[in-house]
Order: sequence, then C-alpha cells, then structure tokens
Amino acid sequence: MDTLTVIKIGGNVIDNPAALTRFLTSFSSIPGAKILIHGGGKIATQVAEKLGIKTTMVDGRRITDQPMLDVVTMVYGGLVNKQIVAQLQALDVNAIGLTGADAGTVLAIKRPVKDIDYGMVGDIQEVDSGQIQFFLRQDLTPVFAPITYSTAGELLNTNADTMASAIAVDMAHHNNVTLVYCFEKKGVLANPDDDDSVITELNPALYAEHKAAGSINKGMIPKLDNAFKALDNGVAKVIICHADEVASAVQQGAGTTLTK
Ligand SMILES: Nc1ncnc2c1ncn2[C@@H]1O[C@H](COP(=O)(O)OP(=O)(O)O)[C@@H](O)[C@H]1O
Ligand SMILES: CC(=O)N[C@@H](CCC(=O)OP(=O)(O)O)C(=O)O
Repeated sequence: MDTLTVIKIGGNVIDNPAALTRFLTSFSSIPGAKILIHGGGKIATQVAEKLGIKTTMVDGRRITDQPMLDVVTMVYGGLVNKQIVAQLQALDVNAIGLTGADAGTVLAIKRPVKDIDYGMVGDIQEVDSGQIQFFLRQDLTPVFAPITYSTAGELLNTNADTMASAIAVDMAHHNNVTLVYCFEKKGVLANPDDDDSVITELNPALYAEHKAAGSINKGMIPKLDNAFKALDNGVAKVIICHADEVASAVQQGAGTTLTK
C-alpha cells in the first residue's frame, strides 16, 4: 500500500499570514502523496461581522442559516482555498482546490433538527476515495475547503476536523494513511497554560482522565474525538502537532501521537 499523508490546518494558523506561509512551506517539503483540509472559522466570523451577520457556535459547530452559508462558502471555498492553492503552486506543489461538492468527493446530509437547529450544517455520509485517488494519480494535491453537498443539491457547512477524519478513514481503504492535525500549539498539552507540557503519547484512558480534570477542553475535545475515530477505523497513525513542525512530525515524530 502506498503511503498517504492527510493534513488538517486550523483557523488560528490560517488567520496569521506569516504562520500560514511557514506551514505551507513545511507541508510542501513532505515527500509522497498528500491531501490538505483547511478550516478558516476565525476568518468566516470576521467577514460575517463586517457584513452585520452574527456568529453563534454550539458545541464548536457554527449555526449556519442561509446568509451564513453564503459567507462560509465564499470564505472557505473561495478566499481561503484559493489563497492556499496559489501559495502551494508557488512552492511547486500542484494543488487543486476543492469543496466536497467538486467531483462529488464528499457527500453529506443536512443535520437533522433535534434539540438544536444547526441550519445548513452537513453530516458526512460518503467520501468518494476513488475519485480522490484519481486526482492523486495525476500528481495533484487536493486542498479541501470544509464545504460539502447533499443529494438535494444543497451546499452544507461541515467541521474541518470531521472532514479530515472522514477523508482519512476512506482513503485508508487504498493507502497507508497518516492523519495530522496541525494548529498553533506544540501538541495536546497536559497543562493548557504551559506550552511545553506536550503529551507525547495519548491513549483513550489518558484522554478520559485529562477531560475529566478539565485540562483537555474546548475545541480540543471534538478534535480528539475525530482523531481517535480515525485511528479506530483503519488510519495507521494520527498526530497532533504545531503547524511549523508538520514535516518533522511526519518524518521524525513531534507533537502528540495517539495510541489505542
Ligand atoms: N490540553 C489542550 N492542549 C492543547 N490545546 C487545547 C487543550 N485544551 C484545549 N485546547 C484548545 O483547543 C484549541 C484547538 O481547537 P480548535 O480551536 O478547534 O482548533 P482549530 O481551529 O485549529 O482546529 C487550542 O487553540 C486550545 O485553545
Ligand atoms: C459546521 C462548522 O462548524 N463548520 C466550521 C467549518 C470551519 C472549521 O472547522 O474551521 P476551523 O478548523 O478553523 O475551526 C465553521 O464554520 O466554523
């Protein structure tokens, strides 16, 4: 099986042009086939505010009414995606920018209303890994924005961590997949106030302990839930690391590695 690196980059890095360029430079140096999934939640919130549209997040997920869907489609599928693709081209990576609607790569269903109506938020149903393989065989590097589509022809807003996990799991049918979540800290921290307290190996029991103690909280909880799900469903390796360290994390090891 060929190796494949699936990398997710988060909104705090994308929001910082110098940090984004450092990340993309490191990303471009990783040998072999790779896929990038980007977030951009912070920029979407800023653009929405400029347009007088209020942001509401519930459990780390954006309530997405039609005006907000227009904003996230423009910001993730347009601005952020194309800026990343252009920078990768300049770094000699032949990137192709995609949403999940493009080439039918990531199909979702509008999240059913239970206690909360999330609006136009998508839960992923199917990844067309054969189609993604086709891009990789053309030596293209797919760069996914966190937008999916439904059989009804809707665009849907989908959390980027979840999208990365779902793509990695489906690609694991064809490849030996390493999934890397990159953000602005050195890894999962034992003490969120101490940037050097990186947990080098995290298993589900240790995760549960830190969660109960409150030392793993907020956005790190859904990120780790997605990360462990990938590990349980065929992804060979999952790493959480600083965006600057992505190449060394993949090649030598850095940040936090998840274990079963
Ligand atoms: N133990 C922890 N170690 C590292 N980060 C943590 C921890 N607990 C909570 N966090 C928070 O989780 C955030 C990452 O989740 P999130 O904001 O969803 O990231 P991204 O947008 O990059 O995907 C970090 O910025 C940090 O504030
Ligand atoms: C449904 C939902 O919440 N979608 C996310 C998609 C972007 C994202 O996940 O961006 P980060 O990785 O930068 O947080 C949102 O709109 O915020």
